[in-house]
Amino acid sequence: MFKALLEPFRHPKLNVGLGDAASFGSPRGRKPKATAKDWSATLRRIWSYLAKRKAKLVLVLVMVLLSSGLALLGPYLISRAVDHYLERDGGRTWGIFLITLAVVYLLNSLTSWLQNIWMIEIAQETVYRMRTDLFAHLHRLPIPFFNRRQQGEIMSRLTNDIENISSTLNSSAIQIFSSVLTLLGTVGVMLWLSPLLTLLTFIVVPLMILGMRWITRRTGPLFKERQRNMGELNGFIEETLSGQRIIKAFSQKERVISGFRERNARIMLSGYWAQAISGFIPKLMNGLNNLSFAIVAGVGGLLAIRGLVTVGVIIAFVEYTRQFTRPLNDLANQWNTLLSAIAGAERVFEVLDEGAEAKDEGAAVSLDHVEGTVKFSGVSFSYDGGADTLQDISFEAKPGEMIALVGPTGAGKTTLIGLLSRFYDPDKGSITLDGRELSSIRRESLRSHMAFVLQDSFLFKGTIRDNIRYGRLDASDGEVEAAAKLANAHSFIMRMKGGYERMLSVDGSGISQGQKQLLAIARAILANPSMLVLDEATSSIDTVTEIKIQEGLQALMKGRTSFVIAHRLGTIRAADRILVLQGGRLLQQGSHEELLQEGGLYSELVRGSSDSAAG
Ligand SMILES: Nc1ncnc2c1ncn2[C@@H]1O[C@H](COP(=O)(O)OP(=O)(O)OP(=O)(O)O)[C@@H](O)[C@H]1O
Repeated sequence: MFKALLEPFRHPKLNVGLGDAASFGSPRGRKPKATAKDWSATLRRIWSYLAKRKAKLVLVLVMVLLSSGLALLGPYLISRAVDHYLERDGGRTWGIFLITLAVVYLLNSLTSWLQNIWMIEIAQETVYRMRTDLFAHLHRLPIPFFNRRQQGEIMSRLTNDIENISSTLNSSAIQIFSSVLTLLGTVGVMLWLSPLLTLLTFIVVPLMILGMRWITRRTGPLFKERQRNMGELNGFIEETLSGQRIIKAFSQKERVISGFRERNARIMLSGYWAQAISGFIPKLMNGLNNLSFAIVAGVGGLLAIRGLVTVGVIIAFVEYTRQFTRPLNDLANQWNTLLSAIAGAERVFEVLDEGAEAKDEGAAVSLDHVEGTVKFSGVSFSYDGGADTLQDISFEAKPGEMIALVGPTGAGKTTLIGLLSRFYDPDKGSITLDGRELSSIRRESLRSHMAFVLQDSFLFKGTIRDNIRYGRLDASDGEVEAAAKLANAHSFIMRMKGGYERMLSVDGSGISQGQKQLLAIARAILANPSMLVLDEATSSIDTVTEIKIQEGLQALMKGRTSFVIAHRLGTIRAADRILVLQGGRLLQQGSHEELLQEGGLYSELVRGSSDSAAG
């Protein structure tokens, strides 16, 4: 029936175990493999986090030892009571026995409780450190990493995967350890009491081990795949939520929902198979447990009749047989959680292993002051080592100059800015700032002297004041307002309910595109950088706002070396130099008049834009 239920979602590639999901390290569709080597490496890394709380861990271990020991003592005491107190001493010391047994079980509960809360403390701290490391590392990763991945997929590692590790460390890890201990202890006591009965109990062990192995070999990759599917689904959700407007505008709702259904079905299938197969473990254990129970009871009874074992030993054995299979059962139950935690940890470590943005050179310096002379000499760059995206680019920008970048779409304007900001490094040639190679300047220092006003200026959830202050966190309220006035943003802010204290929702929805730009300009003015990058807005903004933005930009650019990615040629006539790019090559450079006289692509673009304006 379940199969029938899934049928509508089945995709030709949708065979469980043959993941079609996008993955980090592996190409789409590669079968996930979990080898013992991967696992031990992952466990070692988890251990490196746990080891930071060694002292507490030792305490936990002591508690585990005590509680396991006490758990073993119970049946032994009962056996002694049956054989000794009841048979030989006629029950006179029955009261003492009862009190001893009560103390043993009470202590057992106390030590279990202590081990539990201390382990939770260690687990929460460990997960806190992992999450912080992951987040901090994400912020050190180079831009190409983010170019290749969906945000939601990355988010999933910070949330789902870490959560899986957390729940395992909270309870399963210690339970597994305690189960192993109880198991070994039980076997030891059983051997001591009666090697023959122990051997009989063990008849089922090879079957248990074989069964467990068979099952976990199948479930390991499935759990890994489920985590990956979950990550993919999160990526899809994030993408479709942020692209809501486009989805609605192009009436793609049905397609998106069916895309979601397909991914969701993949999670359902991998989750179903992982749980269904691993859910068989406890059943198998139970069945085999009952079998060994029957063997011990039957054969033990025969042995007792012949006087080879006492009744007390048989009672203890029946209890130990249960105690022996209980940790095995627990192990089997915890196995699922452990498997999904290992799968989660692997995905967390995968990101942690991603190379961070190349470290600054050892001798790299921080700059206190920047004049703003930027020089590109014979710069070439390609994104993937293939054809050059930028080819042999040379130009110079003097302090305070406005440099406009023009050219058809895909010409390489954004890439050039990416090199200037050191999101990428050139393959050939050199870029200098005030005569210093960019690579010899610390990235953070370089970027602290730059400000960006982009087409889609990002605003955070917070007040308007906080959003402007993002440019310089120690700016006073007066400085924030002065920057807003220079940017021409003050008057619209004051007209809004709440003024500077008005809360903006996520990404500034609730204010217009033009107003967003004015806030971004105010933010950049407050940052007071020596260099500016402006990506001129292409979206249609009303003329009044556009004039305001232009005035704000003029105020912002004054005295700063500015790079303007210009989409409307009318606004760059005032540029000191215009760089005309096409297909990654710098075709022309000069002032508006010089370029017009020269003819070529620039005059064609100007003619084209005035034609379209006329049209
Ligand atoms: N992350 C990337 N990985 C690979 N190729 C890229 C990447 N970003 C851009 N490109 C390619 O590099 C070329 C230049 O792109 P770039 O974004 O610099 O152009 P642009 O002039 O800014 O275009 P537009 O005016 O449309 O913004 C294009 O062919 C583009 O497809």
